[in-house]
Amino acid sequence: MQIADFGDVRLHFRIDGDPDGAPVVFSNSLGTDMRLWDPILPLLPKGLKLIRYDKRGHGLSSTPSGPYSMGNLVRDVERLMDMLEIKNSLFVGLSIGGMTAQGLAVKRLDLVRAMVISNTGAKIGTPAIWDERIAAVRKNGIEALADGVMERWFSKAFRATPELELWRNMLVRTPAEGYWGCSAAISGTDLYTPTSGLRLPTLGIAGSEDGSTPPDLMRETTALIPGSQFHLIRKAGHLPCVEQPEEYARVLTQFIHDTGHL
Ligand SMILES: O=C(O)CC1=CCC(=O)O1
Repeated sequence: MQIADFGDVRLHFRIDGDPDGAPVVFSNSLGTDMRLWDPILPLLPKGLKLIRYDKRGHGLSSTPSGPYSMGNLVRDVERLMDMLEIKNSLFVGLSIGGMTAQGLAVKRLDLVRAMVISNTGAKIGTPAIWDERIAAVRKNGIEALADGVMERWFSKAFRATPELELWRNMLVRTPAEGYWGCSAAISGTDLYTPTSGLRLPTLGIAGSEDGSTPPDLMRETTALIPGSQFHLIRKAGHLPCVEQPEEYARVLTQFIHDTGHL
């Protein structure tokens, strides 16, 4: 457990694996913390330096006053990577983390040599949808929308398992201001033009039952980057690294090898 103090925000981060290994940075989704990656980390090959962090307003990081912008989220991980002297990473971002990946690659290609954009989009939803969600969370808290979120995060089969409660707990224990602050960042983000200009090895991953960022959005976003690969994980919703960790880790491992990262 480590903390990086950048003045306006303190980020909780953690490094696993080989301290001298090839860096892989993970950025998680709205309403989750770095434990999102727990199911896949033990399945990845040795020789990787695995860097995780809780974005602002999530997990054990601090919660600055909202709203936040995508610029804030990109700047946070940029500062973390500069502090840790990590360059040429393979950056894995899921949902808002996938937007952060795109934004970071646009701004600092020296930090990202290849990226996995998972269950995300160049643009997610519409400002009207996000404004409604922000207002609802500010008025009633996260609990009031948690069941709806679970339906988008997970397939019906997974929702019938006892593990659902753990992920629901993670969501509802997210600070409300962190949640709506990051929702505002998503609302204000449209990366279609900047992402179209990116030229780096990219893998897009979608979940067949993703109710937040459906496969077609993922296909469209991945196709913005020439030469990119796309993989659809079946029997999974918005968090396929949780529902289908073996397949997620296998596809990620293949990409790590394909890109010569290991
Ligand atoms: O809550 C959702 O709908 C899922 C989600 C959208 C953006 C993100 O990071 O998570």
